[in-house]
Amino acid sequence: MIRAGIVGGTGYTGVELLRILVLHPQVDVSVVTSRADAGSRVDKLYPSLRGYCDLQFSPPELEYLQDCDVVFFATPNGTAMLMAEALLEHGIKVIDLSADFRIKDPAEWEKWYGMQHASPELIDEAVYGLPEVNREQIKQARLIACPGCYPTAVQLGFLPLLEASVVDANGLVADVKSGVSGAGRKAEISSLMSEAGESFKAYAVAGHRHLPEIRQGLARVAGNAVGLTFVPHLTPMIRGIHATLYARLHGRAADLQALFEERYREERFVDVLPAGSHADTRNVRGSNRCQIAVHQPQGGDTVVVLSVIDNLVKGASGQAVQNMNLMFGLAEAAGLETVALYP
Ligand SMILES: NC(=O)C1=CN([C@@H]2O[C@H](COP(=O)(O)OP(=O)(O)OC[C@H]3O[C@@H](n4cnc5c(N)ncnc54)[C@H](OP(=O)(O)O)[C@@H]3O)[C@@H](O)[C@H]2O)C=CC1
Ligand SMILES: CC(=O)N[C@@H](CCC(=O)OP(=O)(O)O)C(=O)O
Repeated sequence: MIRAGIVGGTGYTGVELLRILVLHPQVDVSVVTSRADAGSRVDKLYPSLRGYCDLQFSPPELEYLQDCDVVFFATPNGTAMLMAEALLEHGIKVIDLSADFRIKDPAEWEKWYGMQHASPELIDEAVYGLPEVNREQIKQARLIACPGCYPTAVQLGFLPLLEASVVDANGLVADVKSGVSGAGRKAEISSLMSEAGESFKAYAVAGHRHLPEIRQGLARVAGNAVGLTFVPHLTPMIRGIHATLYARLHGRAADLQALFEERYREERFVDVLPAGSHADTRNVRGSNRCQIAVHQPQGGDTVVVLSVIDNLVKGASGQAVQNMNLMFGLAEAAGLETVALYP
């Protein structure tokens, strides 16, 4: 059995990792950390885990984690970069759900994240954990930088168009909506039901920290820098990301439906919907799937892609487990086979 540790087990992505890993046939969760709840039982805070997890929360310190085979960081940005090196030195693989190792240029990372990087020497080694792009590198990796939730939905939606060079990569638009769990479990006025409920708004139009991450990923597949306008929105739902993506076709379009179906034919966790469909976040809630629909309205030169994920699963913890499966040579879908909750 693989011994897994979770740093940050009381947050939304931490408890989602627990939900998946306690049922994973090849994993034994051996440590879950929290500073605030150290010493109390995990199933006291999360009674849904009664009978599945007998652990108490431990402090997030090396002495508690050193017998793990893999450690997940479900912590705020700026945490994993302080502990990753020590864990790697102990032969422990690290899967970071935060943004610490996602951006390859440390100066760019420091600009967007407003802090000094504590382990810049590890950035090169970190593999960006989007299996649909980097599967072979992930299999060899010791350190994974899991993509952000917005970047996962946006990159999977644009990928087939950029790989096939059928759109103008300078004029990409990503209009993306997130549920409130994307902001995490910490108390914040903007996440209160009375603030976010019955309302809908864009934010960070001038520049969101996922912009450089998405640009970096798309530039890799396009082979050149891309021009991207990315506008995130907050919607009054709990889970889910809905990305509406726009791009201008170069000339007469190929069969876009066939292009997407072919690109994702072998991908267990990307589902291209039948032509004319409208992707709906409820159909991926609780599952590790990205569902995609591709449209060319009125046969014009604009392609519209609809891409939906559950931010806590394919956008975070499910994708992290998909990466772990690849790193340990397990079946890629182990522990992840589940159908979305409906309604
Ligand atoms: N929510 C989402 O949809 C997504 C989140 N992410 C990323 O995943 C990470 C976790 O997000 P989320 O679960 O929402 O966050 P939460 O705020 O819900 O949880 C954060 C967790 O980290 C622990 N923690 C906080 N500070 C530290 C620290 N300095 N050292 C050790 N542990 C700490 C907290 O427990 P305690 O304070 O008790 O130690 C808590 O368990 C973030 O980097 C986020 O950006 C990525 C994709 C999607
Ligand atoms: C709705 C909401 O607030 N979303 C968060 C992003 C989600 C997230 O957790 O960021 P990472 O994927 O980089 O870890 C935000 O905009 O700050």
